[in-house]
Amino acid sequence: MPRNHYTYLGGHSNDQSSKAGVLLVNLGTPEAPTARAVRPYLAEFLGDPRVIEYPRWLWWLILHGVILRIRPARSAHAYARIWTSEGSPLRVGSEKLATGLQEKLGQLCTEPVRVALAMRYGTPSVRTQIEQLQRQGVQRLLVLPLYPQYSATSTGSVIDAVADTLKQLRWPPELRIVNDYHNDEGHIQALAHSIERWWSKHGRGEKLLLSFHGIPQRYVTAGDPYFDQCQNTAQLLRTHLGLSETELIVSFQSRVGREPWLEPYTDATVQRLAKEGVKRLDVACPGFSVDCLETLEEIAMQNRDFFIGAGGEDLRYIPALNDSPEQLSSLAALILKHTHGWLQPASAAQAT
Ligand SMILES: C=CC1=C(C)c2cc3[nH]c(cc4nc(cc5[nH]c(cc1n2)c(C)c5CCC(=O)O)C(CCC(=O)O)=C4C)c(C)c3C=C
Ligand SMILES: [Fe+2]
Ligand SMILES: [Fe+2]
Repeated sequence: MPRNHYTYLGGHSNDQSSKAGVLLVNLGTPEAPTARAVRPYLAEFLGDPRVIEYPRWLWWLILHGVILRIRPARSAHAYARIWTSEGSPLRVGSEKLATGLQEKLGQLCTEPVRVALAMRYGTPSVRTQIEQLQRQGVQRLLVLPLYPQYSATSTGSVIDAVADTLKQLRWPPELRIVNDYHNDEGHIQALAHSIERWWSKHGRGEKLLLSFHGIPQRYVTAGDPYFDQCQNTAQLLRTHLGLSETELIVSFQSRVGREPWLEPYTDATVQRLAKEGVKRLDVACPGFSVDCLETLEEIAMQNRDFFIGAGGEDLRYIPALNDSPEQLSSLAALILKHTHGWLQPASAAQAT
């Protein structure tokens, strides 16, 4: 598109009652659990310079010459193990979360607020969804990446996609972005309550492992705050659940490639714990707002097998917050906090 050619989508009004919109953004997922559908998804994801910080031409050769020939079939096999009749758990869960939040905000606010869901990779894209919101009259936009901890590889990349979209618009909406909510009190309480609720149903294991998605150590050395934010979330959960550093342990999963990623690795940790005599291990993944391949397959299936193979009796995966009442309340509160001045809470409207 030529530099001086901007898109005008209309929908703006010049009165004071400009509409607010919330764009939830999750990672994205393939269209089907097949190598054919996984390949373009991986090509877009792993072609993102925020995700792989490597000399471009060298990475392009490795990605197209090696990785995209091997990994799609392997990933498709993993996706097939968790695929549901409704589709990919990440997509289904994220859509339910968006619907739930739309309803919840409708109860909490008098003015209409539109909630939309975009995927960073695949569809619906950040661009389509922002354009759609603008057509619906949204002049004030809150972007909420569904990643509690900030990483340049996840949240940073969402910010890129938002910026790329806005710079094409003739009249971009007023913009706010939630960078992270790793230490948000409501979010920590939601996590603590949901873990306690799960324990009251299933009993407690001997230890609680929090497994976060890993990133290369190199990125943290370069200034990515992700590691510290994961440790902060874990420490706040220790306080809320009354657990010590040996009772609540942190590890990092999903390593790709050969360079060192954040440690300790989840697979090595569950095996170590089993060898040390832990029989019942509980695992939660607070870095994932919605259950997906990385939790349902990698933790609840693969790492469960590793744990049992190393002498453990059972590894029990505690589900993500998904569209639980705890998640809906805490995210709605977070949205209200970040849209202050934009929305009028229902109670305040009644009072006037
Ligand atoms: C190779 C680099 C990767 C980095 C860096 C990375 C960071 C990162 N990822 C998430 C969240 C998710 N990742 C998911 C899948 C997934 N991640 C990578 C690679 C990196 N992630 C790959 C190749 C895949 C695809 C599956 C596979 O082939 O193994 C998912 C699940 C998607 C789904 O469809 O269910 C999520 C969610 C975060 C939060 C993060 C940085 C902190
Ligand atoms: Fe607290
Ligand atoms: Fe990932």
